[in-house]
Order: sequence, then structure tokens, then C-alpha cells
Amino acid sequence: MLKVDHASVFFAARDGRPVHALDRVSFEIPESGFVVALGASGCGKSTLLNAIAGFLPLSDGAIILDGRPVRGPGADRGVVFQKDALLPWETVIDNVALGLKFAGVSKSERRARAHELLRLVGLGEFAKALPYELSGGMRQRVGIARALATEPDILLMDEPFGALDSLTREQMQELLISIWDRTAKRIFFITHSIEEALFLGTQVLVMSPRPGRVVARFDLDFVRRFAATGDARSIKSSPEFASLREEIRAILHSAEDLRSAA
Ligand SMILES: Nc1ncnc2c1ncn2[C@@H]1O[C@H](COP(=O)(O)OP(=O)(O)OP(=O)(O)O)[C@@H](O)[C@H]1O
Repeated sequence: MLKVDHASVFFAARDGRPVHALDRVSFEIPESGFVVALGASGCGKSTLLNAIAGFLPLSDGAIILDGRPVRGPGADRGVVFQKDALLPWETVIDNVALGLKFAGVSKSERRARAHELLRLVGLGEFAKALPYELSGGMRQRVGIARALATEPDILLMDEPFGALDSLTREQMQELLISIWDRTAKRIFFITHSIEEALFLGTQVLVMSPRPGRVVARFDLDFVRRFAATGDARSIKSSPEFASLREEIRAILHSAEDLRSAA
């Protein structure tokens, strides 16, 4: 279980005034939970992810992963960013195996595990390619394989599909669901897209900015339905999906209206 308990973060802006980036955010990610944080720019999503990753400390509250407080980065959390962070001079397989090298895993085992992960993300044929030879979607798949290589308990994904065209984005969402379904990993995923949040999350946290807060949460089962049926079209065109989309859109708009009136 990952437990985020009244997490707050203040930054000092350059003019010295405090920025309240996160305000008492609480939620849990149970075994094989897929939690999506959805919200407009500046509502604290990346701050939240970076705190869970251990890249920045909380000003108040706690983050507990499987009974232990998070105090810094660790191999139990794998991170995927919007912009792939692949080493351009290393082959795809060596990029995937990078974390294993640091963990002291032998070369033959590194290669075997990286090959298996490349097959999992559908890139079995591209082990020897260099990153520049791949499309944006393929590079993100390498990033996912790399994040999975050290066998983390949880995947943290900061708008991983935000820069992709809509068709590739849908394919990546479906691939991610199949990986989630097969590996039963917990996932924390950030997005601006209401549709993406609804399709992927077992729970969606709707956030609003200044201060960054969770203003609504929804427990959903579209992702389990997709894992069972593989039929994205009937899920996304269902009246239930459409009405939740409108409900969330209204929540996000009213958060914006409140902010501009303040
Ligand atoms: N290092 C920092 N120093 C000062 N302020 C910061 C820092 N990092 C973030 N902030 C501020 O904290 C707030 C939340 O930022 P954050 O990047 O978490 O939002 P976000 O929801 O991830 O936005 P986006 O979707 O644009 O990435 C913003 O007002 C931002 O300007």
C-alpha cells in the first residue's frame, strides 16, 4: 500500500513569497491500483509525483510505502517522464538495462531481463537500435521498459503520453493497461486529459491549483473493463463515460472560475 497522508509542499518563489504547491493531499494506492492525478497546469501534480519519487521533501504530512516512510529515491519506485530520458549513444537494450547495471546485476542477466521487457512493450526487434532511430511512442515504450527493469513496486508516470499524437497516445494507453494487467504493478499517473484519466484510472483525483488540492475523486472500472474485453470504443462511447467526462469538465471549469475570481 502507498499512503499519501496530508501531504503539503511550500516553495519559496523568487520574490520570496511562499507558493503553496500542495495542500494536505491524501490518498492511497492499494495493490494493483491505478491512480490518476488530473488537473490544469500548476495544480501540483508534478510536485506530488516528485515527492512520492523522493526527489523533493514534503513541508508537512507523510508518504508511506509498504510501511516505510519515503525519505529519498529508491529502486522500489520506477519513474517515467514526459520527455524520454534515454542516453542517445546507448542502444535500446543498454538503455533498458542501465538501472540493472547500477544495481550490480551481471551482464548476462541484465541482457536477459532487458530482452524480456522489450518484448513486453512490443520492441523485441529493436534491441540494437539507437534512440534516434525510434518514434516518440517507441521511445516512451523504452522508458517504460527501463522503469520496470529494477522490478519496482510502483510506477510513477508524469504525463508520459503528453507529447504523442492522438493515435499513438491511444495505443500507448492500451499497451500500458495490458502491462498493468499482466504485472499487477501499482501505477501513479499524471495527465491533463480527462479522457485519458477516465480510461486508465481505478481512481481519479481531480486537482485544482493555488493551493494544489484534490477537489474530487472518482472510483472507476473502465480500465478493468478494457483489460477484460479489449474493446476501447464501446467503453469510450458509453453514456456512463460521457457523463463522467462532463461532470469532471464542470469541476475543472468551476475550479478555474474560482481562481480567476480570486
Ligand atoms: N522549484 C519550485 N520553486 C518554486 N515554485 C515551484 C517549484 N516547482 C513548482 N512550483 C510551483 O508550484 C506549483 C505547482 O507546480 P507543479 O509543477 O507541481 O504543477 P503541475 O500540476 O505539475 O503543472 P504542469 O501540468 O504544468 O506540469 C506551481 O505554481 C509552480 O509554479
